[in-house]
Amino acid sequence: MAQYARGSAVAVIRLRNPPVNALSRAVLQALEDGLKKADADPSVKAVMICGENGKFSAGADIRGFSAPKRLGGALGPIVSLIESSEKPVVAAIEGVALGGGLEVALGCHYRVAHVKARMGLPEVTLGLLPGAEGTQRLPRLIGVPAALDMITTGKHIPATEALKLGLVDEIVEENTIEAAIRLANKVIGQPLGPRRLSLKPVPKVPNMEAFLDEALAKVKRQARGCLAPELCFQAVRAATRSPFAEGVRRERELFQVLLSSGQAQALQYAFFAERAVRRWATPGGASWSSAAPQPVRRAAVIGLGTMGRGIVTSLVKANIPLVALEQDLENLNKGRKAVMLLLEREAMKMEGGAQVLDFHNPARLQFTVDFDLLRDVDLVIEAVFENMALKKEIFHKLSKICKPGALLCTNTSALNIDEIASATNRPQQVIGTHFFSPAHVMRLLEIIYGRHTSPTAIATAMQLATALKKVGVVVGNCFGFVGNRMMFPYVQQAVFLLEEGSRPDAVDQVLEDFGFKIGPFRMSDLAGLDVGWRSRKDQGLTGPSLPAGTPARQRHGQRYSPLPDLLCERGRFGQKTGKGWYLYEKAGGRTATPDPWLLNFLSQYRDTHGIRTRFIDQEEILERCLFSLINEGFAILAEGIASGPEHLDVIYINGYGWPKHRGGPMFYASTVGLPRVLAKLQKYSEAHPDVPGLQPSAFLKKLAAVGNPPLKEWMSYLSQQSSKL
Ligand SMILES: CCCCCCCCCCCCC[C@H](O)CC(=O)SCCNC(=O)CCNC(=O)[C@H](O)C(C)(C)COP(=O)(O)OP(=O)(O)OC[C@H]1O[C@@H](n2cnc3c(N)ncnc32)[C@H](O)[C@@H]1OP(=O)(O)O
Ligand SMILES: NC(=O)c1ccc[n+]([C@@H]2O[C@H](COP(=O)([O-])OP(=O)(O)OC[C@H]3O[C@@H](n4cnc5c(N)ncnc54)[C@H](O)[C@@H]3O)[C@@H](O)[C@H]2O)c1
Repeated sequence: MAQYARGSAVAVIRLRNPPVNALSRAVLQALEDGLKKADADPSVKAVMICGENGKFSAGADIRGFSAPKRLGGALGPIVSLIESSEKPVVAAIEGVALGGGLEVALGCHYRVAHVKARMGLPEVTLGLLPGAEGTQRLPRLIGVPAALDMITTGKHIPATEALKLGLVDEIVEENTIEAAIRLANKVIGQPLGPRRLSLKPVPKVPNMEAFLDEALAKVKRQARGCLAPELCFQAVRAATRSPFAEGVRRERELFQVLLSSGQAQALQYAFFAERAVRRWATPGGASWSSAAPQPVRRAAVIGLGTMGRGIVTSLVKANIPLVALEQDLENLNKGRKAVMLLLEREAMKMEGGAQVLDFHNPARLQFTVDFDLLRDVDLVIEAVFENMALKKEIFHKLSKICKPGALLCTNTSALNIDEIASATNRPQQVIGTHFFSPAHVMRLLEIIYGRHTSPTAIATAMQLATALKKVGVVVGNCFGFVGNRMMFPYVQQAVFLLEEGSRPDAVDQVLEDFGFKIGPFRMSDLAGLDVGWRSRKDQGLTGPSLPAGTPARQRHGQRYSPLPDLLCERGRFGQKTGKGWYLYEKAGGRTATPDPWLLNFLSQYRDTHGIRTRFIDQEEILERCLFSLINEGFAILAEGIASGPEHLDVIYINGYGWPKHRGGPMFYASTVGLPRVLAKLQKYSEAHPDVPGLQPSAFLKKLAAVGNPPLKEWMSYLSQQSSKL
C-alpha cells in the first residue's frame, strides 16, 4: 500500500510493501489515491513521496508480470499524474530507487537522495525495459549517453554519481525525509514547467546518429543473443527522434514484445531462483531456518596456485583477515607475487583503492609456510593439487593444529568429501567450498555437505558466500558434485562428435550461438587439458595403470574417447602450451585459430579406428551436448543431491557461463518440453547404446509420463523410495 499523511503544507505519501516496497497493484492504487487527495485538499501546497523502512522502491512487483492480470500500463499513467500535478512533488530517495521506483521519482519535480542510496533501471536484467516512461524521461534529464548506459546495462549507481549526472537535485547524509520536506516547502509557488521532464527536449549530442550507431554496435556485441538490451536501445533512440508522447507509445510496444518473450520469463525465473537457493535444506532435515552460522574473524588459505590466489583475493576484498600458506618458500614467493598483483588490480577498480583493501598490513594478510600459524583461525580453505592422498594428509594435519571449532573447507572439484573428512577428528566441520576460476571473479560457490557435515558448518559456508558477494548453492556429495557432474556428459558428447566427423570450431560455434560464453573446446584449452588428463590417470582410465589389452575406445564396457589423452601425450595442453584443440599465437596466447594439424590428426584417427566421417548438423550438436547435461541433472535431482532444479540452474548460470536469458539447463528443458527432450535422448541412445549419458534418466521418463508438469512441481513427483531424501 501507500500511506497518505498530511502534516503542515506538505502531504506525505509513503510507499509501503515490505521488504522492498515493490509496486504492486495495491501500492499503485494507494499512490494514485494519495495524489488525488493531495490535489483536492487546498491546504496541501506540496507533496513528498518516500518509501517505508528506508527504501524508496525496488520497482514493479516482478511477480506481477506473470500474473494473469498483469500490472499493465498502470504505472506510466501514474508517473504522468505525478508530473502533471500543480503542486510540487519531491521524491525522498533512501535505500534503493530501482526500475519503476526510479520512474516514479522521475515523475516527481525534485529528487533528494540519501548519500548511501542506489538508483538504476535494471529492467534489462529481467528481460524487460523501463516501461513506465523511464526510457523517455531519463535521457531528457541526464542526456542520451548516460541514459543509454544505465538503461542498456541495468547498473545501479550510487547517489554521488546520480548527483554528478543531474539525476538527483541534492544528496544528504542525515535525514532524507526532513531534507525533502524542507525542499518541498521551499519550492512552493515556484513554476513547475521547467521541472516537468516530459516537456524538456532531449539534450543534443554532436553527431547523434553516428553516436547511436556506435552505441548500438556495442549493445549488440555485449548482448550475445539477449533481446532486451537492443530493445532498450531502440526505446531510448525513439526519445531522440520523436516527441515525448510518441516515444512513450514506442516504449509500450517494445515493452510488450519483451514481456511476451520467453527470455523475460527465463530471466525473471533466474532472479527468483537465485534468491530461492538461499533457503537451503538437506535431506537430513538441516535447513537455513534453524541453523546458525559461526563467525569467521580470521581465515586461512592453503595452496596459492590458480585457485588459492583468487580465493585469497576474494577474502581480502571481503575484509576478512587471513593467513596464506604454501608448501615451500619458492611457491610462497610465487604465490605472494601473484596475489599482490591481483589485489593491486582489484584496488585500482575500487574507490579508495589499496587503503580500503589494506593488503600490505600483515595483521590482515600474512604469508607463511608454517602450519602453526593456523592455530587460531576460524576457517581454512584448502586449495592444493587435486590429489586425495595429499588432501587427506593436509586435513589430518589441520585437525591436529586448528582450534576445535575451526571449519575445514576443501576446494576440490570432484573428490569425495567424506573420504577427506575421514582423515580428521571432526568430520562434522569438514565441507566442500568449490570456487570457480577465476575465484575472485566468478560468482558461484558450490557448497558440498558430507555425511557428517553439521548444519552450523553449512550455514557458516553460506554466510561466507554472502560475505564474498557470491551465490552459495548447497548440494550433496557425489563425484563432481552438481556442476562438474553435469559437465562430464556434455564434454564427452562434444568429443564424441569430433570422433564422428565434427570439428572443434563447429561444436564451439553452435554452443556459443546458443549463448554460452565459451564453447567446450575453447573452455578446455583455457582451463588446461592436463587437468582432466591427470584426473583420468588417477581414475585408471588412461596412463600406465591402464590394463594391457584395454580397447582404445572402450572403458568398463562403455564408449570412451582417447582423443583428449592423445593430445596431452603430444604436449598439447591448450592455451598454456600454445596448442590444444586450437592453435594459439604463442604459449599463453589467447587467440584461438583452427589448427590444420588437428584436423589432419582427427581424420587419421577416424581412419585408424574405422570410423566413417559424417556430416553432423547444428541440431544434433546442440541436442546431444545439452540434453545429455540435462539428463544428468534429472539423475542428480532423483538422487537428492540437489533439492530442486533451481539449484542446478543457478549453478550453471553463475559457474558455467550458461546464458541467463535461457534460465539455466533445467528451465530450458522445461521450455523445450520434457517429452521432446526424452524423445531425442531415446533416439540418440538407440544410435549410441554404449553411451550411458544418453540413456534417459528414470526421473525424466516419469515426468514426461505424468504429462510434463511445470518445473516448480517436479520435485513433488519424486517418490520417497526413488530418492535418498
Ligand atoms: C497489459 C498490457 C499493458 C501494456 C502496456 C505496457 C506497459 C507496461 C508498463 C509496466 C510497468 C513497468 C514498470 C517498470 O519499468 C518495470 C520494473 O520496475 S521491473 C523491476 C525492476 N526492479 C528490479 O529489478 C529490482 C530487483 N530487486 C533487486 O535488485 C534486489 O532485490 C534489491 C532491491 C537490490 C534488494 O536486494 P537485497 O537486499 O539483496 O534483497 P533481495 O534481493 O533478497 O530481495 C528481498 C526480497 O524482495 C524480493 N524482491 C526484490 N525486488 C522485487 C521486486 N521488484 N518485485 C518483487 N519482489 C522483489 C526478492 O525476491 C526477495 O524476496 P524472496 O524472493 O527472497 O522471497
Ligand atoms: N583450476 C581450476 O580451474 C579449478 C577450479 C575449481 C577447483 N579447482 C580445485 O582447486 C584445487 C587447486 O587447484 P589449482 O588449479 O589452484 O591448482 P594449482 O596446481 O594451480 O595450485 C596448487 C597449489 O597448491 C600448492 N601445494 C601443493 N601441496 C601443498 C602443501 N602440502 N601445502 C601447501 N601448498 C601446497 C602448490 O604449490 C600449488 O601452488 C584443486 O583441488 C582443484 O581441483 C581447480
